[in-house]
Amino acid sequence: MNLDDFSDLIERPDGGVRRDAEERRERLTVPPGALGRLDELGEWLSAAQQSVPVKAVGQPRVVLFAGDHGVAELGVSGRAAGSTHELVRAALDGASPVAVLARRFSVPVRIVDAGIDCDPELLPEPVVRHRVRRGSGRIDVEDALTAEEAEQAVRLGMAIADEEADSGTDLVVLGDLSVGGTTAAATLVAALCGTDASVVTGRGGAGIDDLAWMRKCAAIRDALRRARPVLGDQLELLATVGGADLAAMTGFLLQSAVRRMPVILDGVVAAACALVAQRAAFRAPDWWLAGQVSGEPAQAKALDRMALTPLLDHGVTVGEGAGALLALPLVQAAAALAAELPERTPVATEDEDEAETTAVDDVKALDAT
Ligand SMILES: O=C(O)c1ccc[n+]([C@@H]2O[C@H](COP(=O)([O-])O)[C@@H](O)[C@H]2O)c1
Ligand SMILES: Cc1cc2nc[nH]c2cc1C
Repeated sequence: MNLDDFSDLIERPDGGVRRDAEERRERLTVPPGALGRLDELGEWLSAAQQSVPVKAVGQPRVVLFAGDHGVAELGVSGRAAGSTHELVRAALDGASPVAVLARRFSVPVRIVDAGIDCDPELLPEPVVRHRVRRGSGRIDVEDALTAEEAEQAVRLGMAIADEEADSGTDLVVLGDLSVGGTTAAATLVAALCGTDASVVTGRGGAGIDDLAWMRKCAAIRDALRRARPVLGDQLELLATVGGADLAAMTGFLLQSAVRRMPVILDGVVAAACALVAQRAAFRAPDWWLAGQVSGEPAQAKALDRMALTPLLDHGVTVGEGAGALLALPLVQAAAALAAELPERTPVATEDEDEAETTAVDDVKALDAT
């Protein structure tokens, strides 16, 4: 398997449709620019859907990839190593931010165990069914995955994307549940951007003190040394310093773009996977939105490289898809405005070619009668 093969399979959102959407926007009675970024959001969605007017986002879904990371044993996370199953449990029980928001917005949440380190009996079968391995390797000293596991994980993500697209999901909010995951994600971003560990090291999920930050920075520095020789091969990179959940998420992102299914990216893990996917298929980021600023410096770096501007910045640093889910109503609002605002009414004039008049002309026409 070579991720570069996706390059030929991923198309751009339809440029012609986008121009049609822009022209429709010009015919609305709302002044140009008065809807700010919601205009371009609606036009982007139109192009992704190949539809003017844009269709409502009616079947969105939260997809969370879950896995543990061996590197968490070093004390680089505010959570205990191997405790991802607790995050999963809280989400399933409706007791975490993403679960509360999903309930409020009536969006189903799908959790996919790619590499959680727990007894599979602890979690429901539909969640653990896809597990590639139990926890990913300690990336500062060993590979996260074997080559076979990396391929299996990517194929898992692709299969989930196909399942979603086939069942009519029209937009995915993509997040992670991954203790130690921000360390792996930061390593991928630093490796692909050629930057130093200190530039990408953040405070992660549960917030870490200065000593833990230094341990995290050192772990990323060591993992980066292991990443450099395999930079040319994205699958090998994921096996060396990624993890089962990150490889699955990368496969998910690539196949979602193949299937023309738009995705809102949540935090640094989704952003890092998106960057890996971009290296394989440069058109892929055209299918994604950045939901929000997650607070991790590596996220900002990755999004900047892909020219994606986060929709929101409210200091929500909890991860697990919650930040991106907050942006969903904004996307739905943009779609509703683009679809439902009326166009200026054409007024019959002597010259039928100029039947479409401006709002000002409408008023003049009324005055004249
Ligand atoms: O993605 C982010 O930027 C992000 C920021 C803060 C927290 N998180 C969440 O925290 C977990 C990973 O954090 P850590 O410190 O264990 O690497 C994982 O479950 C993420 O969803 C993620
Ligand atoms: C305008 C626009 C351009 C994009 N490119 C990739 N995702 C995008 C999302 C929007 C909204």
